[in-house]
Amino acid sequence: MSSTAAAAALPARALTIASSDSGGGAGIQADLKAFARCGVHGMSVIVALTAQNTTGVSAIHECPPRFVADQLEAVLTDLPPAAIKTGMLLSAPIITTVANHLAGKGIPLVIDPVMVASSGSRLLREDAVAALIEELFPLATVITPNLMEAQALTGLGTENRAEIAEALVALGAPAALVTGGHGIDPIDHLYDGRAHLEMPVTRYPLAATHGAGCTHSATLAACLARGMDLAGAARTAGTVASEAVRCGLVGLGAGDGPVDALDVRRLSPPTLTDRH
Ligand SMILES: Nc1ncnc2c1ncn2[C@@H]1O[C@H](COP(=O)(O)OP(=O)(O)OP(=O)(O)O)[C@@H](O)[C@H]1O
Ligand SMILES: Cc1ncc(COP(=O)(O)O)c(N)n1
Repeated sequence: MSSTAAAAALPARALTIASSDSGGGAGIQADLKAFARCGVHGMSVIVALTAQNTTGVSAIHECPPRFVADQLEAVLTDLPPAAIKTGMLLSAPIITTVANHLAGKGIPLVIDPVMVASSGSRLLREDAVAALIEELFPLATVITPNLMEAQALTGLGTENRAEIAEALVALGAPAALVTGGHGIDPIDHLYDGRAHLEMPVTRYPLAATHGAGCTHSATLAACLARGMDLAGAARTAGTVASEAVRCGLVGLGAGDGPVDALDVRRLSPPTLTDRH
């Protein structure tokens, strides 16, 4: 195959800028699984490490912002991604570093404003919320908070996702998708500043939702990287996240089990032959 033909066959590239979950359920680990599920090459800029399992987060180690910048430069100069997602960003200095590197690049950007883990730990410092809104939201293609994050960001107590999504867009994000895992209505709600789109999702009553939001936002970025429009990418993200819960690993640890976008129970190592 000529090098041009080989290059044409290469997968789209997507980047996650987020934090590690040592338990493999959420964060970078969930994002890379979702990227693989969608057939894109996944890259990762890790901004913090969590000591975490299915029962909670016991410690957080922040990367120096200079090292976050080094990772961003390494990826952006050699492997420019076709889309990016951000997840747990932890601190204002990290957010500023990320914003400085993404400003003016015009790369589709999905921001999952991860604030609190489903197990209860704070994953975005209180004093970093303003930086997230002021520095990163204007660079986004879409932001994807869950219902509680959307309420915290807007100060609204309602469960009316249309009203909250409009308030999020008023905060400076071009589009907002309030996800449907919590609250009464199992609906992912997208508002792009002009039109509202309600996407019903199948909610499974399973104790394996750890990483559902990460899987959702990573899938959305992967679909944008593959050239889908925002509404199509959002629908696919809801479907992949819901399926990842259906395939979730209930009972893997003592707490809420991880979702599984790759349905690893279907997979096994290839059989070795004499030649190997
Ligand atoms: N029990 C469930 N069954 C099926 N799909 C689910 C379930 N829980 C969450 N999802 C899907 O996963 C996606 C993310 O959902 P959710 O609103 O729960 O976010 P989260 O995991 O709390 O996210 P975040 O990363 O923003 O903190 C949504 O599309 C949602 O419908
Ligand atoms: C590193 C990291 N990133 C994101 C989440 C949120 O995921 P969840 O809401 O399922 O706990 C998490 N717990 N850990």
